[in-house]
Amino acid sequence: MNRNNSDGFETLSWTGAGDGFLTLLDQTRLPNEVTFVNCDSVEDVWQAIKRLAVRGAPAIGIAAAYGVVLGARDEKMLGSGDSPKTAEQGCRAALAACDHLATSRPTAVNLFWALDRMRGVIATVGEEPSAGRVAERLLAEAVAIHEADRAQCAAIGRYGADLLETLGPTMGIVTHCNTGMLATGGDGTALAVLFALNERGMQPHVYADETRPLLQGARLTAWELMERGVHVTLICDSMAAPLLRDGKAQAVIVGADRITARGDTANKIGTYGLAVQAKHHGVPFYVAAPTTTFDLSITSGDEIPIEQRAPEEITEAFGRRTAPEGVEVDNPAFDVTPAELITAIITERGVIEPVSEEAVRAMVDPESTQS
Ligand SMILES: CSC[C@@H](O)[C@@H](O)C(=O)COP(=O)(O)O
Repeated sequence: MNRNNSDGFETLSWTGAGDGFLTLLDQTRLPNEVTFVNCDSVEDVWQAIKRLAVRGAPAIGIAAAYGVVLGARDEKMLGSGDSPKTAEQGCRAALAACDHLATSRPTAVNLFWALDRMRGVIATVGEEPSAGRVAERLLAEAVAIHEADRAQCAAIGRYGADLLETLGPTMGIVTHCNTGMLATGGDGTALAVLFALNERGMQPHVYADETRPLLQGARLTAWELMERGVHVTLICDSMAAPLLRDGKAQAVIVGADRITARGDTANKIGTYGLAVQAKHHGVPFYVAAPTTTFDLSITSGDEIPIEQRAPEEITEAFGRRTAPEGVEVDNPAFDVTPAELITAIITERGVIEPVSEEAVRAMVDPESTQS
């Protein structure tokens, strides 16, 4: 397998200064090939997000931030065929890049959070001497977002491991989708907790749902856990219920794409079913996510926009058609787990338990709750 650095791989990396380019580990090719795709236009980044070459809520936000840097020098963003040269042109092009990248995927709020951060910088750089300098300033912000996410993952890992350690030394843990190094700028969210437990010698036994229909669990989570020496058993999604009934797992832990002010959580389709099963069997259900995944502007999970994806993701498999031509298909990429089913939410600032609107606001936006 190719690797681009000695301690593993970089999910996202930037080469050069403001005139550099973004490199993404192409997640559509895993686990069979570790290959990288270079992006040097806004459209390259938009396509990479759309086709899930880069995926996972925090990683989408980081990729989009770097995409805005590319935007400041992308002639397609001005609509006139001219390359941005002045700071005014660079800012205009970067703003157009923000608008375009915001249309790539609708559910993960980290995308919109990161684009808002980039818009904040664009609003302050109009006095720079050139579009090139605007790109430099935007790059500094994108790198800051990337670095902060890395630190947030590490803190989530520590808080989560402190919490799950209390479950005892024999630990079966079910997880869904992929929430690790591939989904973030660091070690992950839910998987960061499992990596931290493993490093503490707790030897968690992870049951990874394959995660229909795009198999992020089978292709990505199983691969990451094996790479890091964590004991993993791959299961099909419908295996989780009997596994929980038989007492083989003491906890379920998942990531999130958007969490509302009351704690309702959108995550990969299948998460809600897993939470219902955990509740039925008396198994704690944990969500791990950075505060950048919270959307305090909405309260109910009903308000979260859910991405619909192409029918072919369900009607085709193994390179061939697996459902009758013309069949009606419903393929939402995410579902919403109501706060009532969530035992605790693990963030980089600490653990929200029990989950309530008051507790969420106090953790995510403490200033708004201080009277
Ligand atoms: C740390 S990432 C958490 C979520 O983004 C993850 O569980 C998930 O649902 C990803 O969905 P995807 O469609 O693969 O982007």
